[in-house]
Amino acid sequence: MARRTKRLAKLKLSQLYSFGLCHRSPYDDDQWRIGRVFRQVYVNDPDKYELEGLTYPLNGVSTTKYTVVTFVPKSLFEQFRRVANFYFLVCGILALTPLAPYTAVSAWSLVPLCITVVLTMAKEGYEDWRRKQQDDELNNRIVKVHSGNGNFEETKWNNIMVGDVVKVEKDNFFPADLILFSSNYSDGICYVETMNLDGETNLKVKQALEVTLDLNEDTKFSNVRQKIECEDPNANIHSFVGTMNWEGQEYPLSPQQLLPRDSKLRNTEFIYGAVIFTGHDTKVMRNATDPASKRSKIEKKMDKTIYFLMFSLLIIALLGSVLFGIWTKEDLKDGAMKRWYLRPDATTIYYDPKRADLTSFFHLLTALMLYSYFIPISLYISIEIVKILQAGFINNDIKMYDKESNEPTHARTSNLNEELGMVDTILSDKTGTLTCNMMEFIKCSIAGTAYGQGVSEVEKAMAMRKGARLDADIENGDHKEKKIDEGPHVKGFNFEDPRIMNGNWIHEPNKDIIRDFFRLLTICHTCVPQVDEIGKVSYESESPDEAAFVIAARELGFEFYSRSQKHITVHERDLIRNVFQERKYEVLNILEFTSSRKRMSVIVKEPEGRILLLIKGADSEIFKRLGPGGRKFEEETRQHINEYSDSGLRTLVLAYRVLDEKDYKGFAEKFHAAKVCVSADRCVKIEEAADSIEKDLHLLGATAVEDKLQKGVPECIDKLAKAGIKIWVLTGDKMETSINIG
Ligand SMILES: Nc1ncnc2c1ncn2[C@@H]1O[C@H](COP(=O)(O)OP(=O)(O)OP(=O)(O)O)[C@@H](O)[C@H]1O
Ligand SMILES: [Mg+2]
Repeated sequence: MARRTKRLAKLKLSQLYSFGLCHRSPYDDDQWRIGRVFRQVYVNDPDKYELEGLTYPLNGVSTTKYTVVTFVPKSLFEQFRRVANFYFLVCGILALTPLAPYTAVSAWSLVPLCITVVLTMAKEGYEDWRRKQQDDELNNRIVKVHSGNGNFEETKWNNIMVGDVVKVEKDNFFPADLILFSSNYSDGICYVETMNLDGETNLKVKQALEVTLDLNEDTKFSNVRQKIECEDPNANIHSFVGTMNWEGQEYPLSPQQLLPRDSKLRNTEFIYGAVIFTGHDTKVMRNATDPASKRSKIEKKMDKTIYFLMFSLLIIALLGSVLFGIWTKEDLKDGAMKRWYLRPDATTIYYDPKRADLTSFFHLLTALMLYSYFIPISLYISIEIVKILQAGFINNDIKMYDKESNEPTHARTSNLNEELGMVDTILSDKTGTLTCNMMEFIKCSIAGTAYGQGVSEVEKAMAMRKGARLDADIENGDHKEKKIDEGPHVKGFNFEDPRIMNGNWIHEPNKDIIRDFFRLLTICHTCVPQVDEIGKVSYESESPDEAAFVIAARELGFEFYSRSQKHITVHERDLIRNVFQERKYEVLNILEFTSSRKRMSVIVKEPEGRILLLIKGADSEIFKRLGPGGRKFEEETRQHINEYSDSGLRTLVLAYRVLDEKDYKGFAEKFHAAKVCVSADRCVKIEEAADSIEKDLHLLGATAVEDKLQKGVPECIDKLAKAGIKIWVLTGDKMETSINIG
């Protein structure tokens, strides 16, 4: 504990002077360090850092624009970047000199400017103070940290250091980027909500390495000394490369073990983890951009107007001064003052009757001041007040109040109100934003036969449009819709086909392929089952599509029951004896899904001893990998996929391959070597290894899943379209599917 305190004190001192001057840690250039193993973390071994000369930043974060020291100069600078403010400052200063055309009220010309500047600075300061409070709230949160000899003590987030072992409890946020060691589940999984990072609401499953699984308070963390090597801090939340040295062996670390700061522990009592990135090094902070001063179009336009006014003012003043100069010269030549009203008196100090040019110059300065009301300083104040009032109106608009969630609109920054009226294009995510992200298994094509009699929303809409002129038809349609919805309904499953339901599939001609199809759905995924007291299974899944698949398989008699690091257990209905039979598959490898791979596969050993590669993915990826003997149903399947995408359904193609011992051995070696490789081309090597085995596939069929549009989306888009607003939607779906949903 004493050592810890010493290190903490040192770190704090070393960072004190950089406080407020540099928010980012010294590694600025993220790009070249991604994937490079550079950082060394000594878990539970604070002495090592000093020996190796490593310093990492503290965990406290600051997101403020200003600090106490920089507030006045920095915000003054911001203020006087506004042209008008600067102009009035110059005029105000000149007005204090004897050049001023007016005397008694000279000082007053600075008053409006001061009011504007002080008010705006106060607003800035207040907003920054709010940010500071948020930071403080975060930095002072409490977490349990290992303090030597197996005890955990409560500490503020602020005081956490790289290499600390922390214990995070249910529904709490992770204080820094952690490597998961163990959790209350025996297989070391935990569920994480990454809402604050990527806005996704579905839980992600993280899994500890097998070697660290049984670390807990009883086995005394004090005996644990490990070295973790990993990539340098970077902003990429989806990637992580590292290795852990455990009792002399190297184990690869992946994003599966990374618990990022600001995500939340869910459905899990507690986890233990080691801190690898702190404070501004964490992924989430690396992603944060500095709070920018936003300027609306109106403000920019106002600046232009003011430039124009200034220009006119200058012309007018110049004209006057030049004429004044010429006339003065004439007067001087004549020697007699023709224009008696221009004659100097005691108050005009700078009137030099002998130098017309000088006189004319001073006249110019005076004129500039005299005409300065040409530029309305009140313009900014009026606009500021108008905006604040507008924000009030927006917040109180009953039409923008949602009764269900009891949420009114909230104008978070009044600076940008008028921009709302100038939107001409909306960029939107599709899944989960426009659609419900509730996938329902509705159809499938197995061995060239299409199953599933359900009607998708898109099909209904098309039918409605065709018969739109007959009002009666629409009413009928509505009736039918209601009737379908009334039946007993399993969430995620909207499949109806007597040919394969209730065990009838056994009478189908291609029953073996149907069985393999559903077996694939129960095995090839990354869902995690949760069994409650009465033995009912529910699933947690990162991908809602996969949840729909395992639910569908369960409804059809293939129940995915449990998962450990090495095994997947399935309960299959034995149709002859009508009992559930357990099948245990040994999981040899998982070749993960990524958006660029557009597919995922698992390699398992069946109870009978065969080694299978099971794969599912986008049609574009799977069809081209089919072997010559595996293309039997290709024609029909393609046809069905086209029909499904025309109905706006999300499709995936399923296939498998039987591997012989030798093939698999060769692959396994290559794959392991790629995985523990710590250089930047690790991903490339993994990709190559995967590519080498995912070929010569046998086609099984395809699935079709429906993701309904959220309530009100069509109406909303319709209104936006009528207002002439273009809408761009981002999706990874098949083109036809997206077009038809569109
Ligand atoms: N779990 C999965 N297993 C195998 N392949 C998948 C899986 N999920 C998606 N795919 C395939 O990969 C492609 C890309 O999917 P991805 O999830 O990256 O898209 P996305 O950008 O998330 O789009 P959306 O938001 O609509 O899901 C999909 O078209 C699909 O064919
Ligand atoms: Mg997706």
